[in-house]
Amino acid sequence: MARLSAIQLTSVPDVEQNLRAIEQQLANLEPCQDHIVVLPECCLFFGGRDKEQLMLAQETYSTQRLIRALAKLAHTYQITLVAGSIPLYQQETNKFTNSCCVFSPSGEQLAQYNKIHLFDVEVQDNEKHYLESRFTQAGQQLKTVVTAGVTLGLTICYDLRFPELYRALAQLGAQIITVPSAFTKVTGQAHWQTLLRARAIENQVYIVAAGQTGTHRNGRETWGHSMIIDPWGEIMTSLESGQGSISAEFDLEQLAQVRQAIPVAEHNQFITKLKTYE
Ligand SMILES: O=C(O)CNC(=O)[C@H](CS)NC(=O)CCC(=O)C(=O)O
Repeated sequence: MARLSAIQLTSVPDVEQNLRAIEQQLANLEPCQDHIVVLPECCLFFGGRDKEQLMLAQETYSTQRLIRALAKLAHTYQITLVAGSIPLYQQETNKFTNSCCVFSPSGEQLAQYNKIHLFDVEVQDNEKHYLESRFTQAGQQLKTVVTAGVTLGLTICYDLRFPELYRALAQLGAQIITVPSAFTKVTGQAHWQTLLRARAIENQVYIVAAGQTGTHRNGRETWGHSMIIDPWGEIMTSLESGQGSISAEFDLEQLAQVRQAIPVAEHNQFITKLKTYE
């Protein structure tokens, strides 16, 4: 049975430093079979100016380097690595996609999910206006990936507020939904845990949420509180603040029991067809 881990980071605008921080956390994890490890959103570059992220993405060489470095970590530590997100340049729009890349234990890239919902909102914090769409291009495709004997559904951060996406991933067979994030401290305090538990309960899936935490180079504060939640909505483990990792076991029997006892997928009268995505 698979083991699930989430790594919590205070990432900086320096790829090498972030890689070292990630490797340090991976080295601390107990080696095991079928290990799925989730990193936060923007795990290789965060807390600088948005423009710097675009510049990083524009260098073909650096994009290849980012992907190779993540693939190598998956291979070295023999894990499925759900590499939170990195910026991937898109020539047509001169923007990047905020992309979650998944690597197998043999270092092969299994999937890429581009964040669908962009964070263009007002928040009562130092930053006040978030305009992710300024340099980011929205994704348009749902992504599930089969690895370590389970089906993962991929989402990123602000996607968490859109239950339809989670429902669609569950309909596509997701048993675990990953939520790499950089939630703001203000909105995280108000909504993070409630939204995560709701998505787990209503879709009867495991949720693995890995967050950025603390104060970043540009003064931005993120909420942390990484957590792994079971299909009953129970928080199995969580990490309030600071860098570190949490782990829990995926239990297929519990998943089946919850789904059998309360068969919401069968009872649902409002299932929408997923034709546009198939
Ligand atoms: O821009 C970057 O550098 C990386 N991307 C992020 O930090 C993104 C977009 S600004 N953050 C979120 O989606 C927070 C969502 C959130 O906090 C909420 O839904 O309340």
